[in-house]
Amino acid sequence: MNDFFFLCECPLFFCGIRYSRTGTNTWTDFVAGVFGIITSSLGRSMLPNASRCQSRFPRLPENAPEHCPGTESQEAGKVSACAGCPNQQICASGDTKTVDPGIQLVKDRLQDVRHKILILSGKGGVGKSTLTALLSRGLAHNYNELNVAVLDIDICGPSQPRVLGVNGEQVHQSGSGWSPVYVEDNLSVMSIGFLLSSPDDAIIWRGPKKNGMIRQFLSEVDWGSLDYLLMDTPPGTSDEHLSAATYLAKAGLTGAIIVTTPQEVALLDVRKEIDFCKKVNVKVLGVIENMSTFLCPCCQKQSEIFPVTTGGAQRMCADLKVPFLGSLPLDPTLARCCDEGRNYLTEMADSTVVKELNSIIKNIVEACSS
Ligand SMILES: Nc1ncnc2c1ncn2[C@@H]1O[C@H](COP(=O)(O)OP(=O)(O)OP(=O)(O)O)[C@@H](O)[C@H]1O
Repeated sequence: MNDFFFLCECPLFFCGIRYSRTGTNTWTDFVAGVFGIITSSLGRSMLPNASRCQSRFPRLPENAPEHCPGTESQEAGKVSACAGCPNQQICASGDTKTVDPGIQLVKDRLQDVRHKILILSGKGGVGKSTLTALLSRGLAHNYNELNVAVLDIDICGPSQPRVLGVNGEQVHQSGSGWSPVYVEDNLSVMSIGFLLSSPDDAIIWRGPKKNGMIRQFLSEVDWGSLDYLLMDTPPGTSDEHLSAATYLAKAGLTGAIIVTTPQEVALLDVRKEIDFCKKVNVKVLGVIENMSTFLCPCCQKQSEIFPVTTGGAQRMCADLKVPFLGSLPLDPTLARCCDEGRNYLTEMADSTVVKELNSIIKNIVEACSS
């Protein structure tokens, strides 16, 4: 019965399309078109299991990249949309029944990590690395019973070793994996920056190699037991994000924090970032607006630098129904501290930036436990 409807619905449905697309229609085209559309809907509605029809078309994995040809397609793993997808090699080999063993390795390795958080931004240079470092230092300082770590998966532009003041340190490998570098007793960091012979070395890698590195970072670093793992990512939604979201899906990704400036040009890309999170099932813990105002180091007066033409991040969060975590001013002393790897939180403990930062940290802790 179902096969009967499937066989008759296809040609008739296409007759209908032909009728609606051509300008020179005859009455037979019209009748065939109407009949085709009715039969098509009737056939589908009478199927006891509508998903049977679906199974005739290529199936898409849950975290499929845009334009994924589907795991059962002849093109699987071979088209440009597959570049950088963690499943590319498996799809190209034709063995789509095998799940990437890295997913289980990541799950096992991170089972003692309570909260795994991606730090994202639509645009580059909005302060994502600065905030990753500040938040990790703040969490480790304000809650000194907690263990905090930073994983720098901004593979082509790793900046955590410098910002956290551990540039030039070496990572060591032991039987239980790579040991991260310790910034404080309860704050550690791992970055590809530690593996480069010179900080000026350029990393020019295609998607699959970046994917391999992220898999190694997620499955081979011996973090011990952690309360918070903050992952600094490159800007946008590229290979690194897709790999991280795929590998962390089974390990239990807590969510993502998105960093932006108040400018509409940055907010536009944040909307795309939020859409990316929805598509790959990553919870948005909230948005932080950085460089909201300029904090004069002489008189401490705050003034607006970036034009807030559309109401800034707070308004965007209300529109998109995502939490707004808070905002930080632009402070030249903060930029200097980050460049020199100094701890701004202890050096400027009474500053407006630290007060605002502490409120953001409180909101993040609440968002993670809700
Ligand atoms: N609130 C702030 N006050 C002063 N300077 C800041 C602030 N936030 C970030 N900066 C400075 O802005 C520059 C860019 O910041 P950062 O490297 O953190 O951006 P990013 O979004 O991680 O960039 P990329 O996308 O290239 O990785 C750095 O020099 C940093 O010190």
